[in-house]
Amino acid sequence: MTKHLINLYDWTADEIEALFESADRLRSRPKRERMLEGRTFLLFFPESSLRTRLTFERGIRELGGDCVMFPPSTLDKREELRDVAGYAANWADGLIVRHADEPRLRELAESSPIPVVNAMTSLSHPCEILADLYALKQRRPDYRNLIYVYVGPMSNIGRSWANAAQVMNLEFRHVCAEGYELEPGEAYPNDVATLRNYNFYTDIEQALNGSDVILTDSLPDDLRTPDYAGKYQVTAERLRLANPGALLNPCPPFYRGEEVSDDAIESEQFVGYAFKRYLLTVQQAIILSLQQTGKKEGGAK
Ligand SMILES: NC(=O)NCCC[C@H](N)C(=O)O
Repeated sequence: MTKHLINLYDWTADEIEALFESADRLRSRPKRERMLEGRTFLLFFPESSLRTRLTFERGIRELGGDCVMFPPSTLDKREELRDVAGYAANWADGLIVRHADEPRLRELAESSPIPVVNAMTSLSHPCEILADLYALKQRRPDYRNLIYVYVGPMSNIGRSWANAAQVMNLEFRHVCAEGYELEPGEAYPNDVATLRNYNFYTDIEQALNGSDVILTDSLPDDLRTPDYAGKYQVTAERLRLANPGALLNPCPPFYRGEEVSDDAIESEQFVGYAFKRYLLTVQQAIILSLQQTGKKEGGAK
């Protein structure tokens, strides 16, 4: 059966650990083999996309594969997605898609004979969080026993961290103003009440106290206010409440003076740039793992 990466909750902890082993193997080979020789990937990204697109494109080419670029609107035509995928499978080996509409991406995956990778929707961003977890594992082999705090209103990044917390059994704290709790079913198909590891806080000091990994995402317009910053901006002073060695990993693009202060970014706890170093390798590992499981068996009909 063709396997896809649409949301982290479709994968098991064992599959994620196996993915990390595959990333280790890739990094241990100074000269990458041309493991994707003869394979072509269709990449659907907006013009303005930077990091994810660059790392997918370079990662595929580094392994000998080819990429063809399309804007995401290519998937918004009247043609049914199963037909788009059915034809594409004649000439392509995978679809890597950034598209706001996650249900539509899932619909594409359900009928696609070739693997589909979610390169960000408005609900989730699994590749980014897998790369961050892998980076974290390099520094903290005990990464599954740490306390994670996501500061801010829920976003695709926040939800994917909540998904990762479920799948990997991580202790996950979410802090924001009242009313910003995860909604039932928003981050996981089951009711939020059944989320094993989700705890909502309104007091940032309390949430940061004793934590190990601090996460943020850029803020929506209505929260770019002095009032929000006063209550929830991650500052160097607030970071001192976290455990010694705690790491600050704001999701790019981050904005100093909004969700994070300048002194927090300048602090030794900031690991943002370093963490993204592994994005390319982890995305290569994702593609390779899906190529192994899926294939247009017997060709398209
Ligand atoms: N590096 C990235 O791929 N950036 C993620 C941006 C997340 C942000 N919440 C967004 O939806 O634009």
